[in-house]
Amino acid sequence: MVNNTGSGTKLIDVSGLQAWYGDSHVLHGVNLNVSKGELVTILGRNGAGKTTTLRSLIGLMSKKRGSIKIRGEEAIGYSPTAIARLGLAYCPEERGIYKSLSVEENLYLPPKLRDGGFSAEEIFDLFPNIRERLASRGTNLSGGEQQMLAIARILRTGAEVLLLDEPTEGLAPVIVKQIERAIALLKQRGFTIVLVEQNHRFAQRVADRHYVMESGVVVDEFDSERIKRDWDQVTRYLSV
Ligand SMILES: Nc1ncnc2c1ncn2[C@@H]1O[C@H](COP(=O)(O)OP(=O)(O)OP(=O)(O)O)[C@@H](O)[C@H]1O
Repeated sequence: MVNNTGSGTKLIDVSGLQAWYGDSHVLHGVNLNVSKGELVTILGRNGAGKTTTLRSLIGLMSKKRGSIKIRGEEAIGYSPTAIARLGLAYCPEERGIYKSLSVEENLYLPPKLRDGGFSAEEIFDLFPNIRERLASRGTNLSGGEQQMLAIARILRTGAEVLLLDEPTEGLAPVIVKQIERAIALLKQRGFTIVLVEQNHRFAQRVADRHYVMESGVVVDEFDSERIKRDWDQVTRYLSV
């Protein structure tokens, strides 16, 4: 099991996090931390607890224990709204695009919670496809367009910390490249990003650090040098 290392106040500092769905105990003491401006991935096989960790961070798991500090402030008991006001936003694996609404309506649906959110122009610079598709219904979007819209939508709210759950899932390589470019630009702009990924090649290309989860705990941590050296170990962790 990995313990928190490093010094100073982390933007996110999770220790001993446990979580349950009803009576089902799925997180058994997760330890991880993320510094401001870092891009960290959480890797692991299906069912390891990656999504549940993101859901806990954003206040969506009602039954949990342990500590989730955000900029040093204990937030384990905070509501999703209180967490959003601290600048965290979650982009779920299923993307959550309303199919009966237009792209424009989807984009402007979430309220702005903090200053500094992206303007429409900044969003269109990042994802030019969205400008072209503003009047289209959610039903008419490709998977890649839905993913771009899902990320764009949270950028408007003023979030500084993006929790992205499998943004490349089911997308063609050319679209994965577009998502990769957008994520790299967001990192350059100073966003802090926590990325859950099954596509570990993609994760390796974009991230500063990687946590590996198994059975509800973090079992290993790789920096960008170690992941290149120890690729066989990563593959062993993730192979079924
Ligand atoms: N709504 C739910 N109710 C009950 N159990 C759940 C629920 N969602 C997930 N689980 C269980 O919790 C455990 C962790 O699931 P989680 O979705 O966090 O894993 P994951 O690592 O994100 O995997 P995946 O890539 O499959 O989403 C799994 O055993 C899963 O079956």
